[in-house]
Order: sequence, then C-alpha cells, then structure tokens
Amino acid sequence: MTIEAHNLVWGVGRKTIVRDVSVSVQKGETLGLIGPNGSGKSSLLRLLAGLRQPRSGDVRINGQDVARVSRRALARQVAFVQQNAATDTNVSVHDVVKLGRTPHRSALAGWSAADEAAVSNALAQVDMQSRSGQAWQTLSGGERQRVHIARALAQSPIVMFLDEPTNHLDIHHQIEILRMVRDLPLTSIVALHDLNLAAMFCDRIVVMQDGALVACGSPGDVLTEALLHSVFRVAASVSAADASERPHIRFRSE
Ligand SMILES: Nc1ncnc2c1ncn2[C@@H]1O[C@H](COP(=O)(O)OP(=O)(O)OP(=O)(O)O)[C@@H](O)[C@H]1O
Repeated sequence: MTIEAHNLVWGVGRKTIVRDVSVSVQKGETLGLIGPNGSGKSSLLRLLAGLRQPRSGDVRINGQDVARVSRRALARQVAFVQQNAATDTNVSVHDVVKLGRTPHRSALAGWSAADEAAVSNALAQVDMQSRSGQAWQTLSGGERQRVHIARALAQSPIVMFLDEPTNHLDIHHQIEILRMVRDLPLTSIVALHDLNLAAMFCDRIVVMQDGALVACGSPGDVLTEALLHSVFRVAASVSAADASERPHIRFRSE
C-alpha cells in the first residue's frame, strides 16, 4: 500500500509545526523518520495517518484521500502505535490486544476464532504470549510498549505508523521489534531517535528539522557526517558505506 503526501502544512495558532512536507512511501517499505526533539516527527506521523487534518496539502493511501475515508474504514487499514500510550488500568494484557480487533467487528458479531488467532499471533510476535492474563498495570514500561505494538498488529493493518516504538525497550527487544516491523508484509513509517537502529532497519530515512523535510534517501545517502553535524549538532564518524553495507555511526565526545 503506497502513501503519498503532498505539501503538508500544519500548525497551532500562529505557529507552523509542519512546513510544506511532501513524501511518498512504497508498498512494503519501512521508512524511518528522524530528527531532533521538537522537529515535527510525531506531528507528521499523525498527519500521514489521517489523525490530524493538514492546513493545506493532502495524504493519499493507495490513492484514497485519508480526509475522505471514514474513521472505521481507516482503522481497518492503518494502525498507529503512539509514544507512551495510556490504557485503562483495570484490564488484562489480552483485553488490551483485543481492542485491536474493534475495527473488524460488527456490533452484532461475537468474538470469533479468527479474532482470537489474531490476538494470540500478535502477542507471540512481541514475545508476550505467556503474559496474556497478566494485569496491564503490573507490566514494566517495555512490556507495556510491546503490548501496544501487539494491539496494533492484532488490527491486521496494511500500513503501520510507530512513534518511537523502541522507547523503554532493552536492546534485544529494540532489535527484535524493528526486525519484525521490517519483515512484516506492511508499509511502515517509524519515528526513531536511535540513528544506528534507523540505519540498520529502514529502507529509506526522512530527516526533519524545524518542521521541514531536509533529507530523504537510503541510510547511506542520508546519514552523513555533515548532516549529523548540521541537523543533530553532534560530531560523529560514519563508517564507509558502500551499496551493500549500511552505515554505522560512532559519536565523538569532544
Ligand atoms: N498541539 C500542539 N500545540 C502547540 N504546540 C505543539 C502541539 N503539538 C506539537 N507542538 C509543538 O510542535 C513541535 C513539534 O512537535 P512534535 O511532537 O511533532 O516533535 P517530535 O519531533 O516528535 O519531538 P520529540 O522527538 O521530542 O518526540 C514541538 O515544538 C511541539 O512543542
């Protein structure tokens, strides 16, 4: 499923937060969104997912303008994993993931075997199957994050938006979650702070700065020492990357 965004502008009051961003994502692609704090990554993700209306510009998912698709129809196609999402506290892990099935169920239909299979597959994909009955409020931060990802997977989306999905995760689960996202047969757009993880797992990377898209391309094309200095204000060495190798960044402390 392709995503095409043209000239997106969004802001609050007099403040412009997303400045004239155009981007296209191919079917099955994993696109990374990087940029300093406050550069507009979450705002852009929300616009692309149809959760916010742009002031101008439009977003088309498989040719359909997201502003004209009903919320329910959109939820059958698009899942969004928020940063630090909250959940009602008095529920089990299974109940949280079950919510992902809501867009696929009619008011009259009961809970089906297919719904149950989607929930248990999603829990297995994030390594949380054994915690199905555990109370949500007793989970650690990283476990909660994995359960929110499972809820998105249970939605059986065609496009998945993830806002810093590796927050709170240990290094094993950071790598496992991003590997899973990359390997899923979905189009994914992932906001990430860890530039080496972005280099490892993204097909292409978009760089945001002050609400504008300042670079877009393969990890090797985008993650240059000059860009790391000008956008992220860090001194770093990037290992020589050829077409077959992904860049690796070593930050310098001086
Ligand atoms: N509803 C809002 N009202 C006012 N300002 C907002 C609103 N939403 C976002 N902003 C501002 O817009 C800018 C971009 O925010 P956004 O959350 O998109 O950045 P980000 O790149 O995701 O940041 P981070 O890496 O810190 O998560 C920030 O300066 C933020 O304070």
